[in-house]
Amino acid sequence: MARPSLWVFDVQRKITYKNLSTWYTELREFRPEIPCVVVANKIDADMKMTQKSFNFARKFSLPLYFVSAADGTNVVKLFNDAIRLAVSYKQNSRDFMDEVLQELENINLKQEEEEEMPDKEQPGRIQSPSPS
Ligand SMILES: Nc1nc2c(ncn2[C@@H]2O[C@H](COP(=O)(O)OP(=O)(O)OP(=O)(O)O)[C@@H](O)[C@H]2O)c(=O)[nH]1
Repeated sequence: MARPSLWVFDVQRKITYKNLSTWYTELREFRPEIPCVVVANKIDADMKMTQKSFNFARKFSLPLYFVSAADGTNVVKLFNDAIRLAVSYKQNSRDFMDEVLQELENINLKQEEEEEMPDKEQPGRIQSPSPS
C-alpha cells in the first residue's frame, strides 16, 4: 500500500486552495507519514502564478509542482517524482496503518482469487455425473 497523496488546486480558483490546510491536517492525524505533494494546476492560464510560493506548501514543507494538465507542463515530472516517493516510502515505512491496510488488501485478493476459481470439491456441492 504505497500511494502518494496529490493535493491539486486550480491557480485560478481560490476556493480550490482554501481548505487544503484543514484537510491536510486531518489526513495527517491518520496517515502521519505517507508522501504528499502539492500541485498548482492550470498555470498555462496564468503564468504569473508560478512566481508564488503558496503558503500551504511552505507551511508543511511539501514539494510544490506548477503544472498544466492542458499543455502537459511538468505532468510527467510530477508523476515520476510522486512514484519515486511512493516506492521509497513503501520500502522504508514503519507505519502501523500500512500493515493493517496491506492485510486487508491481501484478504480482498484472496477472496477475489477464490471467486474466480471456485474449489470444485467444496462440500455439499453437487457434482454433475460424468458420462459413462
Ligand atoms: N486552462 C486549463 N484548463 C484546465 C486545465 N486542467 C483542467 N482544465 C479545465 O478545467 C475544467 C475542469 O476540469 P476537470 O477535468 O473537469 O476537473 P475537475 O477536477 O473534475 O473539475 P471540477 O469540475 O471543477 O471539480 C475543464 O474545462 C478543463 O478543460 C489546465 O491545466 N489548464
